[in-house]
Amino acid sequence: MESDINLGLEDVFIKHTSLTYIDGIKGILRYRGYDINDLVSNCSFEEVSYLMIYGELPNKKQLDEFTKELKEHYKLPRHVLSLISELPRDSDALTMMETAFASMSSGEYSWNKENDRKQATKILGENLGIISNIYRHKMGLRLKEPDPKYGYAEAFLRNCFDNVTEDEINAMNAALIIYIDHEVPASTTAALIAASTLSDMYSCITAAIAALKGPLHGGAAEAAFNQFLAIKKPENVDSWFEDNIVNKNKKLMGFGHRVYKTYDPRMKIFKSIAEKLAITDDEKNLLKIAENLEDLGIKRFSSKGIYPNTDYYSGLVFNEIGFPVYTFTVLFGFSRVLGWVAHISEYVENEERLIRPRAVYIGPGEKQFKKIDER
Ligand SMILES: CC(=O)SCCNC(=O)CCNC(=O)[C@H](O)C(C)(C)COP(=O)(O)OP(=O)(O)OC[C@H]1O[C@@H](n2cnc3c(N)ncnc32)[C@H](O)[C@@H]1OP(=O)(O)O
Ligand SMILES: O=C([O-])CC(=O)C(=O)O
Repeated sequence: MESDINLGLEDVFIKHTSLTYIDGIKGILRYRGYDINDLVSNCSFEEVSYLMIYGELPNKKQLDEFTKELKEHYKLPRHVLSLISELPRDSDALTMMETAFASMSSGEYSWNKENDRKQATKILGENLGIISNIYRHKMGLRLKEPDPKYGYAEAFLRNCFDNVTEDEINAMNAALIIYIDHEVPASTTAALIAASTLSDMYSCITAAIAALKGPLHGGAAEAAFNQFLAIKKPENVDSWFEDNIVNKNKKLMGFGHRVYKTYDPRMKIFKSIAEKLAITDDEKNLLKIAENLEDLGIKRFSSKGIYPNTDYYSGLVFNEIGFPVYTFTVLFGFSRVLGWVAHISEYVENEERLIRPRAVYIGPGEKQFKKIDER
């Protein structure tokens, strides 16, 4: 019976897609045919958003029109800001994101290409206000609307911080592009299950956020970074690894992947940004810890195809930009909203089917029913 189950749906194909291609053996990631390295080096988040939503990279005119439409949605409905501000400040950032998206659910939604593109752009604009204000609320700052004078990454950082540098804006733009999509991980699959019932877009995103939260998926960046903090100094790496990973037979967080059996190409980009932005002694110290731990992890696990994934160095980058550790997962979600929306639109527009798998029953056989006073 057990052989009928594909635990974890490993290597089960659940949809067709023209969005994202992964070669897990060679370590290649492409969005709509373009290598992730080319997109990160040359594009704004807005350009790649257009690519994901419309299928092609935009020309100048298309980008200007798209950016204008996007900026019209930076402003959030009033109830969303008051809802965020009513939540306890120590609520989990992902819980705040779930609440905001759930509160915008339209109840009914008519799925078709034209509506989906408009809705995707609207959601991207709103998302900027939601995530920056989650940060503001958690930091005890007054909530405020993003300034449409700026492009996406810059407007986001300026809505979080008083001062931002060019390097930080570029790093945020890169992080936003890197996390956009990754085919059908757990969170996207959760969104697809909701979409396959013809639920509305906001509800599908809420389902995805719930699945992103855990440390085996989006929560891994925080878990990886917490390892670096716990190690404290580069000279402690060897003993920490021996005591906490080898002797306890524990997983090294930020390592391993269901699809990649080599280096995750996104991890290499995050690593080079983390190196570039490491300026203070604390940042350099954390980077050195991460690099030493990476070497030990590779020595021990690479023969099993376990290598560092995208979440291993992303926390260092977010920390260098100025974000606290408890925001790392929500920053991942900030970017991934686009991937979720692109996948669910593609799924419903192509009329793929209700997702309804089966479970192998292993409970008792038929039992004689007894009324409550006979039990
Ligand atoms: C953006 C992202 O979501 S990327 C993933 C982020 N998650 C993490 O970094 C958390 C740590 N990594 C993991 O837990 C896993 O590698 C996952 C969840 C990412 C992938 O899991 P799966 O494909 O289900 O692999 P599974 O957990 O079954 O592991 C297979 C084997 O590799 C080992 N393994 C997997 N990951 C690790 C790791 N990080 N450290 C040490 N060993 C590991 C397992 O112990 C298992 O060993 P065994 O066969 O001897 O029992
Ligand atoms: O593909 C996965 O399973 C997880 C991942 O790397 C992502 O969602 O970015």
